[in-house]
Amino acid sequence: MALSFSQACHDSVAGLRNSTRGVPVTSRARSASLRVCAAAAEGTATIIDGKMTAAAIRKEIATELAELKAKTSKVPGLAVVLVGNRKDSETYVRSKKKSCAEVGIESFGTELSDQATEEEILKVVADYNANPAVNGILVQLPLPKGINEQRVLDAISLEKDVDGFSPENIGQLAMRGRTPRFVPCTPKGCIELLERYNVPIAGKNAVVVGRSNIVGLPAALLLQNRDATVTIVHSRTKDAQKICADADIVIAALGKAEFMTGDWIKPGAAVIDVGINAVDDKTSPKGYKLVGDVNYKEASAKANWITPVPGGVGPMTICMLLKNTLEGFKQQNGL
Ligand SMILES: NC(=O)C1=CN([C@@H]2O[C@H](COP(=O)(O)OP(=O)(O)OC[C@H]3O[C@@H](n4cnc5c(N)ncnc54)[C@H](OP(=O)(O)O)[C@@H]3O)[C@@H](O)[C@H]2O)C=CC1
Ligand SMILES: Nc1nc(=O)c2c([nH]1)NC[C@@H]1CN(c3ccc(C(=O)N[C@@H](CCC(=O)O)C(=O)O)cc3)C=[N+]21
Ligand SMILES: [Mg+2]
Repeated sequence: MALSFSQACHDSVAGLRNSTRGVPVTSRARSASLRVCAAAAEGTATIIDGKMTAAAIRKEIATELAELKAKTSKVPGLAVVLVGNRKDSETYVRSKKKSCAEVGIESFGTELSDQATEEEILKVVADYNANPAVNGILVQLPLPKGINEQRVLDAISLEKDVDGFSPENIGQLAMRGRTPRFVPCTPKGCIELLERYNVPIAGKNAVVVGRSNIVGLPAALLLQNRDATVTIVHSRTKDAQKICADADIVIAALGKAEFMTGDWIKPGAAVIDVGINAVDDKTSPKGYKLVGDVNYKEASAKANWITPVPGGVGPMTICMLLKNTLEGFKQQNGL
């Protein structure tokens, strides 16, 4: 065990030195990583810092955007459609607007009551489809009961589908040799974290827990595209724990608080925890705290890399949305 940890530390520090694209190249991060490696010998994982990585990527986006603005006198626009008054959705939408402002994306937003009809929602989407200042459209999910989610999502024009949820887009993602217009934000953020922390993917066993259209399925496709050997585990899978315990990379997206305990994790694995679950916490002023789908304490004692919740995949999702909006702007303006 000690040997494999020290080998991993060596690899990871070498990777940082060679890295040309990521956050971890700064000397501060490098020395932080060396400190982390000292801890790893005692069985503590390198914490994959999604908050810091997202902040660094936002800088990259802001720089590119400023250059394009100087050239075209235009800025990208993102429209977010929020229906109803779910507290969590309101939080995400606020956070998206704030991030847009930070990088220089113009945000558009429409908020409808939970009584809105499907036709009203479709009208909002149609107006954004027709608005040339809007390069990306996101309809916040879930929509209120009684609304046909699929019908609303299908109304978003393919050019502006920055969530990347359309069947056309998922099809492109699944087929070899094809390039999707937009890679779905959460899975794209997971891969970006693995790559920026130099976690090897090709030839590794990767297990994705969950098969939703928005997280599990596209995450599995992205890993497969990077030559991992991918297994998808879902609620009907037999021996899910045993399958996970053989994984070099685990992406957890099942939506159950701290469900995956230490015995689900292979020593030395990379654990990407997508889950966002609110659990009661009397000691917090809000009365709740957020936890992932993985038992962080137990898993971090076995893994070599792990994402925290909060501060892991969540901030990356929003950051990838900004990136996709910039991408859409470039595509739509022939840049
Ligand atoms: N950090 C972020 O940016 C984001 C976080 N999330 C979070 O990620 C989690 C997953 O979200 P989402 O994909 O939308 O969830 P869904 O509820 O749509 O899908 C959950 C998946 O997990 C599977 N599953 C459920 N229980 C088990 C189990 N015991 N063992 C194995 N598989 C199981 C389900 O199987 P089956 O198909 O058989 O029902 C399903 O495929 C949630 O916590 C959500 O809040 C979501 C989006 C973005
Ligand atoms: N059309 C659509 N696209 C989405 O991408 C989409 C969606 N609908 N519906 C809901 C899920 C969930 N999701 C999150 C985004 C950011 C955080 C995030 O930033 N989380 C912070 C904590 C935020 C907090 O404190 O509440 C963190 O993990 O650090 C979490 C979850 C996007 N989703
Ligand atoms: Mg769902």
